[in-house]
Amino acid sequence: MIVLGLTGSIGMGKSTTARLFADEGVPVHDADATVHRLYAGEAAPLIEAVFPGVIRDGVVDRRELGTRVIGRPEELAKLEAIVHPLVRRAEADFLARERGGGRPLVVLDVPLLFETGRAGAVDHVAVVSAGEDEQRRRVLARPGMTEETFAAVLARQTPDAEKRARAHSVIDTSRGIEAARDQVRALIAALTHKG
Ligand SMILES: CC(C)(COP(=O)(O)OP(=O)(O)OC[C@H]1O[C@@H](n2cnc3c(N)ncnc32)[C@H](O)[C@@H]1O)[C@@H](O)C(=O)NCCC(=O)NCCS
Ligand SMILES: Nc1ncnc2c1ncn2[C@@H]1O[C@H](COP(=O)(O)OP(=O)(O)OP(=O)(O)O)[C@@H](O)[C@H]1O
Repeated sequence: MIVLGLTGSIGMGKSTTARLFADEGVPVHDADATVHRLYAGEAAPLIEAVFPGVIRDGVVDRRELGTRVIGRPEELAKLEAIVHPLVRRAEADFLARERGGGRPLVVLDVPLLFETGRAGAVDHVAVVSAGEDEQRRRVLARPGMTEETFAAVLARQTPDAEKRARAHSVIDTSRGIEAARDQVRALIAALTHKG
């Protein structure tokens, strides 16, 4: 079973591309979705203990948490120390389940694959990119996003050019969904020796 690590910087199209793999029947583990689940469950009391007042109706309020950690590296590090081990456990459980399933290929969607030093822990690294101008347009179009927040997130991420240089393959999302789908299909075929 080949484990493909799918990654990419903010707004480059990683979640959209992960769905394209799922559309092709490839099992995908989504780290962001795991974080959402954890914030409504077992991580909530752990986070409240370090960041009092961030829970609303039993669930971590991401907007509020974001104001406490984005642009504050020491605070973000405290959050990551809680969240990342739980996400890794969920990924390990996913891989253990899939290893018995006979699938040729699975995807780990990991936003911080390079930043957390895990690019060497997967068989193939695919980086999603759209170029920095398109990235900026997409991110600044999000409600509530500011130049300052964008800059603070980027400062915590390995630069896109470095990600592309270190990846085994690059998926370009700047040319629309169908062009990205073609690239995903070609990559699946290449990795599973089909087509
Ligand atoms: C700070 C939080 C609350 C903001 O939530 P929000 O819903 O507004 O944004 P979202 O999660 O969609 O992230 C937006 C962008 O920031 C990036 N980002 C998120 N966390 C981090 C981080 N720790 N380091 C660098 N970039 C990050 C994401 O990759 C994405 O590109 C949230 O990102 C969070 O809880 N982060 C810590 C957990 C984490 O590291 N998650 C990402 C990998 S699993
Ligand atoms: N192949 C594509 N063609 C056109 N638009 C795309 C493509 N992929 C993604 N987009 C658009 O880019 C934006 C960001 O995509 P997406 O949410 O998948 O990015 P992301 O990298 O997961 O973001 P983040 O890291 O911030 O969570 C969305 O508006 C999405 O519709």
